[in-house]
Parts: sequence; structure tokens; C-alpha cells
Amino acid sequence: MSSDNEYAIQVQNVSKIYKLYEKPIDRLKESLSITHKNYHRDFFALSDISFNVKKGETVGIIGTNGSGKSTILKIITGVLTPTSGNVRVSGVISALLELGAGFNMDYTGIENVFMNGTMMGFTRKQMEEKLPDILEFADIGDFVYQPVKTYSSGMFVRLAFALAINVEPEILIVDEALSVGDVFFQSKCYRRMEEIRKNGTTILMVTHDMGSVIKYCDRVVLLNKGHYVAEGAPGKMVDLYKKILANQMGALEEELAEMNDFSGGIGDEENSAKSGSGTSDSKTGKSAGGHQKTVHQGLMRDKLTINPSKTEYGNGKAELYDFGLFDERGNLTNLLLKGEYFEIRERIHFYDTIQAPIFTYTIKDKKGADLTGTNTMFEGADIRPVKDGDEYEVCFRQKMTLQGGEYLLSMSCTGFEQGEHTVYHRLYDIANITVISNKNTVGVYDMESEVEAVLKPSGTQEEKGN
Ligand SMILES: Nc1ncnc2c1ncn2[C@@H]1O[C@H](COP(=O)(O)OP(=O)(O)OP(=O)(O)O)[C@@H](O)[C@H]1O
Repeated sequence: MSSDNEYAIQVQNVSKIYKLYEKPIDRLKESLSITHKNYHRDFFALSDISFNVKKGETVGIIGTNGSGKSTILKIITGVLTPTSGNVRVSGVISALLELGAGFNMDYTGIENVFMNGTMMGFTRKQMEEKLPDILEFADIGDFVYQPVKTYSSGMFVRLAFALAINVEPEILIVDEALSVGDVFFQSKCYRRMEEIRKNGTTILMVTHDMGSVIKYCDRVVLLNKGHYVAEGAPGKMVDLYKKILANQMGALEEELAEMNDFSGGIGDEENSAKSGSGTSDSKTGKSAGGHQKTVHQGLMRDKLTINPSKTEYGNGKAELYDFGLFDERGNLTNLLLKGEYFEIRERIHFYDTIQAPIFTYTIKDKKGADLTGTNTMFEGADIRPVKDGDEYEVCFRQKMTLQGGEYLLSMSCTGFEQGEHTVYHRLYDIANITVISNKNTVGVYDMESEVEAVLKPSGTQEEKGN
């Protein structure tokens, strides 16, 4: 049972409606109308959004452009008021919203630091104590004595972030700010965020960088066009988000319905992936897009360990009906040795004409971060147009250089139709790959360094060793 004080942020049935007028004059006409005639239409930037953030959690909000991410952050921080619903916040918020929010452009950097500190409830003395850390973190030199309107966007974000993160906030809210600033500053910010997160700060972040979402968030809320879609484990939510990006709304709804069948399952990694019948609907014999399926015998995939959860989507013009993973000795296996060559084979049946199909594979870690992958387009493979009834067999051959560990393999047949990226059939996290290694190096993969070390003892001739 959850008690109220376990939450840092509670968002309850929040809607934000903007009045949109066709012409500027309509606004005036409406305000002067004696009959109270409407000259506007209501636009729901947010429709009845509810979610909670527990104290100490790092939660990400993701969604396509215009889905309402910034709007909800602004409502939580009090910059905007909701049209209906309410937000309860427990703790001092430090927010890094869009560039410029909370800063007075005519004030110097230092003056802005003091002004924002006061707004957060700190005394001048407290801010004076924090100032050295803030300035050191921002590292913009004498510019702190200049009005912020003279700053480059990079300098501005350095100061704004340094301030937001060095006041030891109870709740830190970050909106996409990290995409500005150079790579060194970004990594410094992430390190600092990691520190304050370990100290128990609640973090709510909006970002389009799915790698950061998977790496830093405990939980993710997915919005679309102002509506709440789902919340749960980062890897799962990123997969749902990719469906929205690929316009696979049917597949998305199917998956959401399955997630909801597990009452109370949303937000729980294990429960949010429903056990299903593998990658195809074996009862109806239909492909993802509803075409009558061709039945294939003697499948490679039958000899592999595959994900029992339902993990497919696509418009049904193609079916990736079989795949295999072969080690250097030609064994069909999920087990590979680091350093050996291996093959990923895919067999695809087509139910329609496709001018330029693309075949792909991706390897992810357990948290859902893409580690590597390629496709026939990147590789410049000669792929011909296909028609109903055709089949393709594709083989990717490469060396396993990932460190020993457990990984997940996804694959798909995609393409472009009228310039739009189209997913014909995608199987994600369909099989595991276990990499066995007798020598691990640092990080996710091994660059297979060749080492040459030369000892030069004092007073002797040089010795060479490998
Ligand atoms: N002042 C406003 N008047 C009218 N519509 C607005 C206003 N501010 C935002 N909107 C609209 O509300 C919707 C949500 O905007 P918001 O900035 O919250 O989206 P977002 O998810 O943060 O998008 P992005 O990823 O592009 O930053 C958008 O369609 C936007 O055009």
C-alpha cells in the first residue's frame, strides 16, 4: 500500500487547454461579443494526465514532438497552471526548463544565481556558500559578471545547469537541457546527476535521447498527443515509443491491451511483457497484418531458446518467419564465444509488393540499450524488389566482440513508403545471446587491442616483449 508521503510528485487528472483562434482579430471579437459567441476552438495540450513519482525515483517522460512533455513539467514547476486537475509536490524543486526560463536576460550570471536561489527559498548567505561550487561547475570564467543576454546558448545552459544541480535540490526537473552543451559538459552533468540521485534526490526528466532514458531512469511515462499512454520499465516504454514513431498504432493498442490484462502490471518489468504465443498468431494462422500465413516446416528458430513473450509488430506485408544464430562451427545456438565469427540468418516471406525491403538486426543489453546492429541498407547489400509469395534469406556474418554476458537480439524487415519509414515485420528481443568469454576488458565490447610493451631497464639494451 502506498502512503501519500512516499510521493514527491502526484499528478492527478491534469488537462491543459489552449484556445486557438484562426485569426488574431477573433480573440478581440470573442472578448467583445455581447452574446458570448465563441471564436476559438479548444486544443488539449494535455488530456486528463495522471501519474506519480516516488521520492528518490528517477522518472523519464518520453513522447513524440508536441505530446505535452514540456507542458506537464511546466505545470509541475508552477510555471503554468492546469485548466483542470491538480499537482501535489512534496519537496523543494530545482528546475532546468527550456533555455531562458527563470533567468532575467538583463541581469549578470551571478545576479541570476542569487535571484533564482531566493526564488527557491535559499537565503543570500546560503547562496553565497553555494556560489563557488556553482561557478566551478559552470566554468564560464568572467562571463558570470556579464548580462546573460550576451551568453552563447552553451554558456547559458552551463550556468543554468550548474545552478540547478548544485543547490542540493529535493526534486530536480530537467527538460531536454542536456542536448545543449558540449560532450564533456554533458558527461559532467550526468555524473553529477548520478551523484545527487544516489543521495536520494527525485529526478524527473524529459529527453529524446533513448539511451539516457534506459541508462538513468527507474521508470518512464509515455505520452502521445497530450494523452497518457503507459508507464513502466524504460526498455519496454522505449519499445512502445518506437511503435508510435513507426506509426504502428494498431500494434501499440494490442500491446497495451495485453499489458492491461495483467492488472497492476504496468510499471513492472516482469508483468509488463505478457506471455504469449511467440511471434505469430498460431490460432488464426494470420500474420501481424492479417494476411493468411504460409506454414513453414523445419524452422531454425525451433532449435533456439526464444522469448516466450509476444514481441512482434508490423503491417503484415512481410513475415520474418524464421531466424537462426550460428556459431563458427555451424552450430545453431544461443551460445557464442567472444572473438569467434557467427551468423544471424533471417528468412522472410512476402505478402505484397515491396520495392526496397531492408533487413535488420539489433543487439541490446538487458536494460534495453542498443549496443550494436546493422541492416542491409547500411551494408549496401543488393536487395531486389519483391512481390506476394517471394521469400528472402539473409545472412549477416560478423565477429562477436561484445564482453561475456547476456544480450537480446531483435530483427526486422522494414522499408520506406512515400518517404515514411515503414515496419513490415519486427521481432524485438526475440532471442537471447549468451556470450562466453575467458578475457573481459573494460566496457561493453572489446576492441581487440594488440599490445606491444617495451621495457627499458636502466643501464641495459632495450628488450621487446608482447
Ligand atoms: N501557448 C500555447 N498556445 C497554444 N498551443 C500551445 C502553447 N504551448 C504549447 N502548445 C501546444 O501544446 C502541445 C504540447 O506542447 P509541448 O511543448 O508540451 O510538447 P513536447 O512534448 O514538450 O514537445 P517537444 O518534444 O517538441 O518539445 C503542442 O502541440 C504545442 O504546439
